[in-house]
Amino acid sequence: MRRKNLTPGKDTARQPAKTRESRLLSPHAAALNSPTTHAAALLAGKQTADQREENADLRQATAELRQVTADLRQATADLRQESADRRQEAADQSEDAAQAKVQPGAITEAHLREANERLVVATIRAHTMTEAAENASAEMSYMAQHDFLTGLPNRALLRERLAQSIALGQRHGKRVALMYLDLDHFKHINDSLGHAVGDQLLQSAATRLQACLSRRSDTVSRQGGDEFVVLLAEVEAVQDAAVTAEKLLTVMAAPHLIGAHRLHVTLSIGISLYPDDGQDAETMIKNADTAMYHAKKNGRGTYRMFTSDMNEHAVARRSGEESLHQALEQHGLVLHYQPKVNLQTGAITGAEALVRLRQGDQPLVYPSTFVNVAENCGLIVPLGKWVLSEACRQTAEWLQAGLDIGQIAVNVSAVEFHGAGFLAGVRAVLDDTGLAPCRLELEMTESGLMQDTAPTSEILRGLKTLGVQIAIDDFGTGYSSLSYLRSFPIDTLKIDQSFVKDIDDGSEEKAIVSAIIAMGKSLKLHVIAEGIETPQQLAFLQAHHCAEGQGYYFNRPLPAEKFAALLKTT
Ligand SMILES: Nc1nc2c(ncn2[C@@H]2O[C@H](COP(=O)(O)OP(=O)(O)OP(=O)(O)O)[C@@H](O)[C@H]2O)c(=O)[nH]1
Repeated sequence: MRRKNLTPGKDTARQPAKTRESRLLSPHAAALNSPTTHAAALLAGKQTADQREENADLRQATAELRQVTADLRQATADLRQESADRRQEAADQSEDAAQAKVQPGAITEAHLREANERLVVATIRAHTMTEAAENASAEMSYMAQHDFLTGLPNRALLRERLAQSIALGQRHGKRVALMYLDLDHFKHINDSLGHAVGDQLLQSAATRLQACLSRRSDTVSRQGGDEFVVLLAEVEAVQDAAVTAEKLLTVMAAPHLIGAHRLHVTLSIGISLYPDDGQDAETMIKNADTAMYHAKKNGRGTYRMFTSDMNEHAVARRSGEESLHQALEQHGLVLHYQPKVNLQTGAITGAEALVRLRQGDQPLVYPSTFVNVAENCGLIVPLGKWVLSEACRQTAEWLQAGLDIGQIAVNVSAVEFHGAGFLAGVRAVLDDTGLAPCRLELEMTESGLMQDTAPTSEILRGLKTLGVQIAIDDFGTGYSSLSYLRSFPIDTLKIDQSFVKDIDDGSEEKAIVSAIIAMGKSLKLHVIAEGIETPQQLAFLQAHHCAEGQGYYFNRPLPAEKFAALLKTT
């Protein structure tokens, strides 16, 4: 905490007169050209509005702000010193003049007047400098506690006010509510319209949040990025926080008019209460963040009150994230290969690479346990890259050793597929490993492909130009839309194992499976059945001329050496 101020709320005493939050927040332009940011630009000599627009990297901005603060501190100290020196200098001169006066003939009245005038001028200058130093100091402490983009209180000030609210709540037996807010899919706005528009949207969001709160004791702060925290310092009942959350969701949902754009954005909100969910600022912030994560998981555009079982999930999630980090850094990942088989001849036609996580002597961990974690903590891209390059490297090695594996299939998540540089990454892996592109098949789910269909088409076409094959995984469980089958350059349909599993006893599943096989045939697509476990399932698929299959009936996924041994014997 940087300042001691025991009055929570939007008190004006702690802010320089020209730079109050309300003035910073009104129109967007005001935030961009606010006196505070202007003063910062003048004082720093470099933080101009243009630069800020270009520089959306919060860490960079924070570093610059720290530098400005340090410079201002130095300038203030220098000014104070200079002011003291001048006062001393003037006083010395005045004393010299007085002494000269007592030596007869050494001084005239003119000398005395001149010395006095110089003393007055020096005193005025000293006052001016002191005032400038005080203004700079007030400006500096305001900047240390406020967000440069929106003018809202920043993380430090929020923590200070929260701690004060908790102390007051404790004294008066009152509740305090903390709401952690995160804009949904804000990254898309930045990516599609640029950071300048993203910045204006953040300002617009800040203005609306601020306008929603009527009590002086409430605080809206920006934590950084697209995250805001609302502090309700005087909450009578738990329901009050829920009502405010509903209000914030509604207010945010109206279109934001940014330049020529009408932007729609929703919020995910997590709420924690004092004393119910935390006794200190740290715990309340952590728990509100955890509840916000659950709001995201529950479809976004909604709020969740913190519950203690969320913590168990959070602990499990954090430990999952840690294991995954470690596995990526310390070679803790391994690939297993499940053979794909020609259902008429029984010959191996390829394999699907499936990732496993090794944790000491423990049994291997399956992707169903950690892929979600990887997606949520941003590790899915490095994880996917590792799987792709290891599968290609191993396949190239087998081919060089004379083992004809056929094609290697690798799963690709929607996050990876739509991430920057996916196509270039695939090309680089093929170049590095020397694997012929026609040996690689990328498997994507329908839902992954259906996000942003225009860019999807472009990436798929790029992959086809490279010579890579494309398969739709879990076919039948998603959109199963005929139009995308026609418009996307797809090679293979993989019938989801849930249909194959129920072939034995469900007539509906039989109908679905045979329909997919027939449709695949007429669209000239390759069809593979997943999850074959029984001779009856195999017989049904053979009878309907399904070309290929995979499943425990043939083989479980095998470690590389066992798969190589299997290839040698067939
Ligand atoms: N324009 C702008 N963008 C920022 C600023 N600070 C951070 N960001 C971006 O804000 C985005 C935050 O994205 P996330 O919250 O991780 O993801 P999201 O797209 O909102 O998705 P969900 O939170 O999962 O709904 C990132 O792309 C950051 O680069 C800023 O000051 N200005």
